[in-house]
Amino acid sequence: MNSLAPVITIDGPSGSGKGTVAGLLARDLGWKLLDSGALYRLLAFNASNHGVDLTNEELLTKLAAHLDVQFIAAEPGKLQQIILEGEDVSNVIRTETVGAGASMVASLPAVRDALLVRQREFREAPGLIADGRDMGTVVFPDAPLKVFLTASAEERARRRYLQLKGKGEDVSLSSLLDEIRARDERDTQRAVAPLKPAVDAIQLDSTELSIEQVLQRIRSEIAQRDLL
Ligand SMILES: Nc1ncnc2c1ncn2[C@@H]1O[C@H](COP(=O)(O)OP(=O)(O)O)[C@@H](O)[C@H]1O
Ligand SMILES: Nc1ccn([C@H]2C[C@H](O)[C@@H](COP(=O)(O)OP(=O)(O)O)O2)c(=O)n1
Repeated sequence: MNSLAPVITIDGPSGSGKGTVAGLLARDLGWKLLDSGALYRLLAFNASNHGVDLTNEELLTKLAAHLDVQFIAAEPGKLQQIILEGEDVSNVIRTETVGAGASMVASLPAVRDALLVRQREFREAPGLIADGRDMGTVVFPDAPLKVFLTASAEERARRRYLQLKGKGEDVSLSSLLDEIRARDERDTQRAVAPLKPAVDAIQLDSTELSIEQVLQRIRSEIAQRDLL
């Protein structure tokens, strides 16, 4: 780990565009990428496969400490690959069911502790783009640029609907909106590392912005700092 490598954090609720924007920025800058939500998704997915209840803090913490996972950097135009216990799970962990499970295990303090060091190990030269819920508040509080990306719940549900439909999944817009609201509630109300903007975060509402416009805003924030 290089503790001096700069970090750009992108936090925000489900469907605000964090993952997309983080992936594109990491590719453009040639920086490392931490999709922290994937770690919570992997844990929920792995626990379900091993028959571990998603409220069993002790067992989940052990699983979290021993997650056998590899992140393989994206080739141009592709998403990064996520390998769990030797199997490519990049797609299967993206369902709303796994997302809801991730949000449940993420509310357990010992689980978050077990994943903290692992997340900080992603910090490497020349820099890291980290997306999640507590990247700017807890994991990388010294990050020189913190973005809090939001959008209305309706717009986020619409985006998720189009995304999942595009993958051929049979989804309903109204249940996605319900699920997004339930996840927002759990993620913002939990006692440990709740979803909230860091005091020094730039807040960006992407409801009316295209992905390119969001990227432009972030690039201009990067240009105002001595990060590259
Ligand atoms: N500003 C935007 N305008 C329109 N669609 C967007 C925007 N940002 C992201 N999307 C789309 O919304 C979906 C969810 O984005 P994603 O990056 O997965 O969000 P998050 O990581 O915050 O959950 C993706 O299909 C993505 O292409
Ligand atoms: N840093 C993080 C990242 C995710 N989580 C939890 C809370 C989220 O609802 C789930 C899933 O996160 P993920 O970023 O993959 O989900 P979305 O793509 O935003 O729908 O994990 C967290 O508590 N802390």
